[in-house]
Amino acid sequence: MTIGIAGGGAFGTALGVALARDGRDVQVWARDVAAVAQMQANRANARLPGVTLPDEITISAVLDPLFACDTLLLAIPAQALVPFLQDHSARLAGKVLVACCKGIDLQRMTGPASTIRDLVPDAQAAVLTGPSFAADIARGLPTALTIACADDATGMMLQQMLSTPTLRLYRTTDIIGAELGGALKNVMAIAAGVTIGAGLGDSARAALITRGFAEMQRLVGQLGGQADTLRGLSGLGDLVLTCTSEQSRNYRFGVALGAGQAFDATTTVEGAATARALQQLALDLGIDLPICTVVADLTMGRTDVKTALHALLSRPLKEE
Ligand SMILES: NC(=O)C1=CN([C@@H]2O[C@H](COP(=O)(O)OP(=O)(O)OC[C@H]3O[C@@H](n4cnc5c(N)ncnc54)[C@H](OP(=O)(O)O)[C@@H]3O)[C@@H](O)[C@H]2O)C=CC1
Ligand SMILES: O=C(CO)COP(=O)(O)O
Repeated sequence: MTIGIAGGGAFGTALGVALARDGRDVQVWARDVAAVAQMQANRANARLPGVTLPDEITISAVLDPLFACDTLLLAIPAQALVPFLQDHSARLAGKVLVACCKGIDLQRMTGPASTIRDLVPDAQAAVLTGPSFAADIARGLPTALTIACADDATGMMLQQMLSTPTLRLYRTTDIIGAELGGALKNVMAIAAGVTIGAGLGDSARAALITRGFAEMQRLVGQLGGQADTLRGLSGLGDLVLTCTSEQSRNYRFGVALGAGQAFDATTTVEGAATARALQQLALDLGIDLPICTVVADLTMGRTDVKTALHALLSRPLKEE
């Protein structure tokens, strides 16, 4: 059975490499014809320097081979998921669709699995999330992820299909907790980066991560996710990784923001749009999400670091 991967960026390619190295046939689709030709010719992806693509990976800019697969990993950015699903809903019906992106859609205010369920109701939706940098996966470094699927039998099938000796999948049926953990940790990583970029120190970052986790718990509880899920790989695990590593694009974006420096606009930074979605969701639901709100305002240029910091530090003192 061939595993289909939509998206030839860092993560889609890294997953393909790990699976192919363990003997699976992998079909990658990427939209950029020139980039696909280059990947085919060089057996490499510029977004994963130093990694050779195994022979078991086939890459194409044509969609037909992708849609011939029964299980598809959707490794395109969160804001690209809706148009992709809308454009291809008929050909995606009946398939197992594993969202590999981390974010909340700005228009629909839904996480990736909920978006799949809404737009392709005949598909089985799952989420692959948790602490993992594409470069680490592609290098074969040990990595543990969460596979979330409401149908546990499908979840078990995916757990077997997508685990390798170095890529270890844990399973949950709490798809809401898993997708929200992945989306929210990117926003917190931007905020953690801001604290460091602005020179506020490691203690401030630790406080930020902890209060960010409290914010994550509040929202996940309200939206029907489980606290246990958030304490696992998809929540705490990914929060810690992304808020403390220079490998994270969200964190590096935050550092640049805090230091008042420019950042490459072509880099995928999921937390920026997700912060805006969460700011709106907080208003709609009447939930207090102060860090998400500040990150949304900062990334939109509606406030500066000094004012944002003051807004967070001048909140009423309360019990932890
Ligand atoms: N990189 C990582 O370490 C990890 C990433 N993730 C998640 O994976 C998702 C993808 O990230 P990543 O692969 O790193 O990002 P990249 O920027 O490396 O790649 C994104 C890929 O998506 C494609 N793409 C963008 N927009 C569209 C669209 N509208 N239709 C079709 N394809 C599109 C890009 O194509 P093009 O080049 O033509 O723009 C590119 O192939 C994100 O949600 C991220 O949070 C999760 C865990 C780890
Ligand atoms: O999700 C990731 C690690 O788990 C990757 O984080 P960035 O998108 O911030 O690079």
